[in-house]
Amino acid sequence: MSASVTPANRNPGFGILMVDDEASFLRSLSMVLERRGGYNHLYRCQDSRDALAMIAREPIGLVLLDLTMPHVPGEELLKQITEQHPGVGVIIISGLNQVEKAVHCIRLGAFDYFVKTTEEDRLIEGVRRAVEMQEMRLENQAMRRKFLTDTLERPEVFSPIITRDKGMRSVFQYLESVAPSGQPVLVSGESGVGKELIAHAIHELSNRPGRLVCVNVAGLDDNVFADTLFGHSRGAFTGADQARVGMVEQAGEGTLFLDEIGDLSMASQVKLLRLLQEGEYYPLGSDKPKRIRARVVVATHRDLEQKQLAGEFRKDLYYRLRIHQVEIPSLRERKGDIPLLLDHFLAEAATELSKSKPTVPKELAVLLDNYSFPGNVRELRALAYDAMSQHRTGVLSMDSFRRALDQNSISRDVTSEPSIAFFSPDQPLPTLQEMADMLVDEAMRRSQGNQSIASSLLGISQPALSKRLKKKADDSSS
Ligand SMILES: Nc1ncnc2c1ncn2[C@@H]1O[C@H](COP(=O)(O)OP(=O)(O)OP(=O)(O)O)[C@@H](O)[C@H]1O
Repeated sequence: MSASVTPANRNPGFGILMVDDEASFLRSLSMVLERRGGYNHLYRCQDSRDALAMIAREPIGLVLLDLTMPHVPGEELLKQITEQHPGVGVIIISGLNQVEKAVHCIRLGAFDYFVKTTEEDRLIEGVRRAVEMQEMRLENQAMRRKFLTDTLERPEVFSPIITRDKGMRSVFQYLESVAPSGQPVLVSGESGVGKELIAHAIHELSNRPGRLVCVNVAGLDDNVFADTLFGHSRGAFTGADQARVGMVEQAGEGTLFLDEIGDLSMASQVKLLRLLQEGEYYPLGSDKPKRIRARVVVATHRDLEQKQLAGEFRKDLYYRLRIHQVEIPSLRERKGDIPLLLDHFLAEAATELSKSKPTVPKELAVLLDNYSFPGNVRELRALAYDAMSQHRTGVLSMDSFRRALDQNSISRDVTSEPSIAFFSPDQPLPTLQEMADMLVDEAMRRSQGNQSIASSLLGISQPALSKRLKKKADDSSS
């Protein structure tokens, strides 16, 4: 392995061992894997008797194995590898006249085979497939280990993400498992759930030497997309007085985070697919290809599967992106996080505004617990900052929360579809009075008996609610 390859920039995370008695073939195979595949975590073995010891010593995950070798022939070595190292994948590289034997090797457990004269494209595609399978297998193993022990190896990486939710913890465990892989990660979830924070965590976990470069691709037309990502050479178009490096190059060996990927135009989707598949791109106006060294992380609040089925998102790109996928739960699916986040944002806002942290009324937790937070954590953060900007001393006023939540409930009512089937067509309708009583009961239950909050939920004043409750109590006692 070359000295410039460090644990952080190894690609793939496990080693690829090439075993062949011909030094010249080992050299040319290494070159193809490096130049065409972008792989740098390579080991060569020219004496088949040393292969098993190398597999035991080095972190080998995939072996490219010649069939015809002195000492231990390839077929024999394959048997020993599958027996002693069942987790290591093997691809057979055979001569033209050995296809039958190569097929037999597949039955013995080899992943695939290629004849030595196979054109480079097919060979690289086969190795890529094997690498992806192997990465997924290793990640599954790591996931299983983590779930069984319920541990995080690097909890400090997640410290900016305030949560005590089990689902979020599983997301963190999953991210730790996929962090060493060079494959893309698709982060999905509603707007404001913290997808960008997750992208930062993925970058930190990966230990990659380069930067994290974030690009919001929503609304970029195809030319701007290509220019932003790939850069241009001087004179590439009118006004291009200077060459400019694109975001892909700025990310170096780090992470390129493409946000709002669900809004990418069809033309730009083709460019992104080519970048991920070939690992190569051309700056505008240049005919010299460059290689991407960064890992790609993408995020979207849209349902990509749905978009793909509707023909608005390329299927091949979708499959390429979702090799590793995490869904960040919405805030209403992890309501236990609301008090924690509120406390965090109030403290943050207090520091920023040079105020002392207020006492939070108990009713506020109940009020927020009953709200659906369409804007998720971003919305809660904005509410906390707004309340703090108006706060003077002592107990935090709930007014700004009430106002914002009422406002949101109204706009939600206006825009939402009146499609929910509340009533079964074969049942008699309840009377208005019965319905009103049911609503009042539900609001009182949700507000844990707090009339001020229940009245907000019902959209009536507190005295009006109080009057209704009194009447209800009188009716039932008479
Ligand atoms: N768990 C969390 N802990 C602390 N802050 C959070 C958390 N989740 C989100 N935030 C904060 O909420 C705001 C929105 O988060 P972020 O931009 O990561 O959301 P997003 O999912 O990427 O949104 P969009 O889809 O609109 O791009 C940011 O200020 C972020 O710091």
